[in-house]
Amino acid sequence: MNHPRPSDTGPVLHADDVDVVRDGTHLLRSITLQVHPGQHWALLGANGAGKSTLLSLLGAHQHPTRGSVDVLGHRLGAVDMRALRSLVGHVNPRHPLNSPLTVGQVVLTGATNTTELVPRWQPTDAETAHADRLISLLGIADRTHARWNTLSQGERGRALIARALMPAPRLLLLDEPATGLDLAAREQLLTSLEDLRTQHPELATVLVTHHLEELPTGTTHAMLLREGRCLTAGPVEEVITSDHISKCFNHPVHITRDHGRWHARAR
Ligand SMILES: Nc1ncnc2c1ncn2[C@@H]1O[C@H](COP(=O)(O)OP(=O)(O)OP(=O)(O)O)[C@@H](O)[C@H]1O
Repeated sequence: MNHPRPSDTGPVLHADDVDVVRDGTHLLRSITLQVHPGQHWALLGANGAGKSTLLSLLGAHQHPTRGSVDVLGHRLGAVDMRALRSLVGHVNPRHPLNSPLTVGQVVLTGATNTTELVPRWQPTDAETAHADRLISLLGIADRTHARWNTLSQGERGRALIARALMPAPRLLLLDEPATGLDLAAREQLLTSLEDLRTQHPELATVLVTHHLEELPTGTTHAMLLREGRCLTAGPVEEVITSDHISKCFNHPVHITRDHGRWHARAR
């Protein structure tokens, strides 16, 4: 097995004609997706459409049953998956942290790719400075010394994005980052994501959601999934239309876009 290094050229992600079958059930069928540096993809679909399954392939957590997936230029199946995972920023809102680390410490665990602080590990001055920069970028500098168990869900979400960015990944995967956030927290999170994209123009992101209102304005591309199949994919203005979204969610909706954000209401 090769020990992977991030490839500097070519697409960040390339899934080619991928099927995933588990326990005899097709979870994904014939999915093809290419993500390039600087692109910001949304994966949209109803409950059970296959979004998390696709994200788990892109984050090197699962192999496809058929077809190929290249993550940062490395083919799943021909590379050490654990090492490859460490090159990808993955934000999981169900982060399994149990100890009362501070925001600063949680973000530093991104450098070791662990949930807890590694005993006897000491961050370098450069790592500490990088963590502080990311905490500021995500707008939670005033919470640096606050403990995880005292944070609001919105603050936790932003701390986890800062944590995922510690190894300066070229790819950031966001699994429903706005779930459970109130209006203000959701808007703060989206502003943080927009700032992040402006400050790191080469970063590619893939964001999973059910809700169009949770898409940041910088979203460039979208894929709509329905029952494990791709309904349509491509530039966001071509994909997010009333017709496509109605088909995707099997319900007639009317989509509007205002100041770069999307809204859906039943027709
Ligand atoms: N190991 C498995 N074996 C069989 N079916 C599975 C397995 N894992 C997931 N599924 C099913 O695959 C389908 C797709 O699941 P997935 O979690 O990818 O959907 P999703 O679009 O992320 O849904 P949600 O929006 O509800 O999170 C679901 O019907 C789920 O029950």
